Amino acid sequence: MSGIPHVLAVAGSDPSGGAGVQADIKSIMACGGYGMAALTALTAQSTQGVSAVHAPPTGFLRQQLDTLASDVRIDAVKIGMLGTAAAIDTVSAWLDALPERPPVVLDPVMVATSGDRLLDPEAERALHGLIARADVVTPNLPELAALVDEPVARDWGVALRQVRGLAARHDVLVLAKGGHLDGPRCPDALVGPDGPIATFDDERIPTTSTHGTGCSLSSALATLYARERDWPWATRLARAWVRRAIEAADALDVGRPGGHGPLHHAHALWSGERPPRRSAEPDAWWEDIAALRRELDEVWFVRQLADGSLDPARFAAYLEQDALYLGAYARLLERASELAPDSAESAFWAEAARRCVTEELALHRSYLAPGGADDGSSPHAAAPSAETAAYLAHLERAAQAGDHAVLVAALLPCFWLYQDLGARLASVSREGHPYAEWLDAYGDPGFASATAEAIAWTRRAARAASDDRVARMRAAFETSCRHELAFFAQTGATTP
Ligand SMILES: Nc1ncnc2c1ncn2[C@@H]1O[C@H](COP(=O)(O)OP(=O)(O)O)[C@@H](O)[C@H]1O
Ligand SMILES: Cc1ncc(COP(=O)(O)O)c(N)n1
Repeated sequence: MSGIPHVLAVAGSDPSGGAGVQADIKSIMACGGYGMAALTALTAQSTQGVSAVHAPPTGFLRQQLDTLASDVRIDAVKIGMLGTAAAIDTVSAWLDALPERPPVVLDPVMVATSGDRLLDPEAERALHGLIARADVVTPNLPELAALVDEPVARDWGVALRQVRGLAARHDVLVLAKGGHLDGPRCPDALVGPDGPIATFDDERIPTTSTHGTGCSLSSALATLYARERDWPWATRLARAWVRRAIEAADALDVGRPGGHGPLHHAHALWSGERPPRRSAEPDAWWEDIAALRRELDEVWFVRQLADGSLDPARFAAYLEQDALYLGAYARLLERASELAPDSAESAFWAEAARRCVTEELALHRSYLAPGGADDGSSPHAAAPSAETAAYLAHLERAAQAGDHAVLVAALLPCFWLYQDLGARLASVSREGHPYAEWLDAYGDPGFASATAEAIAWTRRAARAASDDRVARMRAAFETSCRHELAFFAQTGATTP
């Protein structure tokens, strides 16, 4: 599918705008889709609860669906409240009649957050027929319990077992949601018949504004799957988006105290972000350079550095080049600080530049001139190697273009690849290891948190950037990664 996905919500109306098709349309739009809705039921509802449900005849539901499908391309379907067994059977029959079935996300709505029933008890059995036609089912814990005919899971292990049973029974993916657990965590897991294919574990957000979380998540998931064609990534993006909409929810101030307020569906958009995209996630860039990272682990220099067998002269040759590199890198971090869009980010890159000089370069000096006076003089006499010069030229070009987002993406690998290597080498025995101090510096928790922050600022820039700009960020990131690899590899290729 190219362009804007057309996403159909088959669900009930919530006049308060927090759940049902109102939440679906808002979520679909915020996630980059064109939203449509066929109504299964009308509710009289507020943040305090549901006072009445009115269901139109199922023949009319079928007519809505047929009229729409005869005209509009449907790239994904989200199914929410159905209300009765007759509505479930109507939707199942419509799906079966389609010449080609689009991806289907089924949120098996049974009970509202307020505790009110939204599905006839006798319809629960009929739901199994529809589950078998879905690609992903997203029950909350009470709905899951009803579907597997067991008590509601109170711990996550039990929930995962129940979910796997449901996934195996219908050969579908099931998104287990931890919103109804007690405790400080809010885990979710996307589970197939063979077990979890993606797991998530985040802190619970302290708020009662959770009316419509399930509706919003499932619509976001359908939309993002239509764009990305990858369930684990669509889930990841949808969850991250929903979480931020929950975090910002209380600002909407909808409804009297004591109820459940809605999520802030427009929060990310109003903060200047584009709809969620895998391409704009640094974690996706990192995933996509997995082969390069494996190659880096195999570099002779890295292996000998890890086991301590590296010839000191070769280590010194590496440090000489690295000291040259770091001097220039610190100036480029300062440039990122100048270009940063606000003072918090500017302060981060300025501090990173300072630490680069005072900590990393100082460490190099201590190796190159052990016991020598740290008089600030250059620890190296060497000229830049071809590899060092090429890497720096790439970074300089990014800086000269004056595009903050592209520059930070280019600067990121020098944090991330070192931090990743440092964390993995943290388990190496330090007993008499000649390079222990070097290993410690990059395995240090302070360096890990600086790296996490550098990733977060880059992510913020990417999420706000146009597709073209994201492509330039990603290219700058990947090119820097290739230069990192060449940089590590160079010392093995030359005789010190
Ligand atoms: N307080 C919260 N903090 C963070 N995430 C939450 C919170 N409540 C629900 N979620 C998330 O919202 C989504 C919907 O979950 P849940 O509330 O279990 O479903 P439902 O709305 O269908 O009852 C899940 O991704 C869940 O982890
Ligand atoms: C029309 C309609 N559909 C679904 C829900 C479930 O909402 P929640 O996500 O809060 O469980 C609802 N309250 N109203």
